[in-house]
Amino acid sequence: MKEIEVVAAIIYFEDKILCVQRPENKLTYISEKFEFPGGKVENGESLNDALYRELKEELNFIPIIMDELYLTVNHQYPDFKLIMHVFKCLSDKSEIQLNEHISSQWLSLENLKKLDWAAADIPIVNRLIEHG
Ligand SMILES: Nc1nc2c([nH]c(=O)n2[C@@H]2O[C@H](COP(=O)(O)OP(=O)(O)OP(=O)(O)O)[C@@H](O)[C@H]2O)c(=O)[nH]1
Repeated sequence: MKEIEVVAAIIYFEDKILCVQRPENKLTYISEKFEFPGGKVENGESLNDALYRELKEELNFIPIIMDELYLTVNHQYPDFKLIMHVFKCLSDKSEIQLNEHISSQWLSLENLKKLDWAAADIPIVNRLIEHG
């Protein structure tokens, strides 16, 4: 089974977190789901470099602070295994540019569950709600 390694960012602006919606995809289980911005780690790239690159590509965004690793999620999707490293980071503004996603929302912790998240993101959302 194919395995992909991904990095993603929980971006805070004040007490809100950026949630972004994927475009339509032939894989229905990820199609139009909400996720945290990020993407695949390329060969030879560090996790940090991959995340900076992906945030710039997807949102034209440069974090003012990038935290240590928050969580690594292992999730088995029907067609591939996902290993996703998640980092918290801080923004000093709420304006972002959506280069790949179809919508975005800044939500406080208590509202995160209202979105239709990709299955791999559920443990991240739960941990955020329980422990911040
Ligand atoms: N970035 C990101 N990807 C996630 C999350 N949750 C989740 O299941 N994924 C999955 O991880 C994979 C990330 O790949 P991607 O397509 O975003 O990566 P990429 O930007 O490098 O894309 P590319 O292959 O078009 O260059 C997708 O299958 C996506 O559905 C998440 O919270 N953030």
